Amino acid sequence: VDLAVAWLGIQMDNPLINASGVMCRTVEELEALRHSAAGALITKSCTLEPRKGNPEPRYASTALGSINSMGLPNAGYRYYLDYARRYDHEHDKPLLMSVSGMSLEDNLEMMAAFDEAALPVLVELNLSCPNLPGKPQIGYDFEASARLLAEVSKVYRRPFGVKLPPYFDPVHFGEMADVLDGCPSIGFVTCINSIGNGLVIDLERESVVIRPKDGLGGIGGDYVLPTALANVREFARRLPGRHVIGCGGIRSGREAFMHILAGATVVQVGTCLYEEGPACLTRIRDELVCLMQDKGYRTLADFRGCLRTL
Ligand SMILES: O=C(O)c1[nH]c(=O)[nH]c(=O)c1I
Repeated sequence: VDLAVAWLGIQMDNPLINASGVMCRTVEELEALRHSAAGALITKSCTLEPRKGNPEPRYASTALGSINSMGLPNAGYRYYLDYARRYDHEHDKPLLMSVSGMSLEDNLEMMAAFDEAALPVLVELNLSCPNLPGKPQIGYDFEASARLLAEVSKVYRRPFGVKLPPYFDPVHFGEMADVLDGCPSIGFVTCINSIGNGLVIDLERESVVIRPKDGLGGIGGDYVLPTALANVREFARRLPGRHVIGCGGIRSGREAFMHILAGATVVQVGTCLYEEGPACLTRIRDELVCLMQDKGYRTLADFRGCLRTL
């Protein structure tokens, strides 16, 4: 079995990446990922200036996944750009960078800086942070998304990707696909970010489990797998020339296989990585190999996007 994937000019020896935000905020965390079984790594979404993020507790795990309202805590884009400048891109696994500016101007300033740096990284522009009090998710505003992508394409002259929120209506899949179709710079879309503004209740304490936003937070884990698979399949269908990165509900080789069957080129692991640590990437990779062997597939291309309908 061969797990190798080549896409948008990068080579990965397996299709597993951490989900942005998980185990990737500090150099120490990024180095642990670099030494893990991950086929590539992505940095925490960054803003123009460092941010402390929301008050704690701001993450909680549940039997079926997680809820988080981190509030974009990060060391500021210069920190991650510095890590990327020192990174051994030629010999090491690919590095992706997530950008999530607090305003159009901030996004343009950061993207111009990344363009200037001209590093062989892939940028994932986050259109879907659900946890900034008072700020809507750009990805749910189709005009604002189109404007942002048009402006970014002027200052960042290479292919980049976007991190999308989950959509729940075929009309919205179509509207966002039209926006992305109209932006030739988009080389990939990552589906999905957490399902925004869920509420987890602790029955014993009769209380919410995270402090920000009176307990509202992005939901990840088993809860989101069907929604993630639907978004992967619908955007892969609608954007044939672009790559889809599958994210949401992956905790074993089985869900990784499902995401690729639905059309994902590669996949990201979030909640499971947060809960289990980087060893889960070795486990998931090996489980995927076994599943492919059992099914008689040699490469990911043998089954990618081949989900049967009835
Ligand atoms: O609260 C966060 O930092 C956060 N949390 C998420 O679940 N998704 C995101 O894109 C972000 I930027």
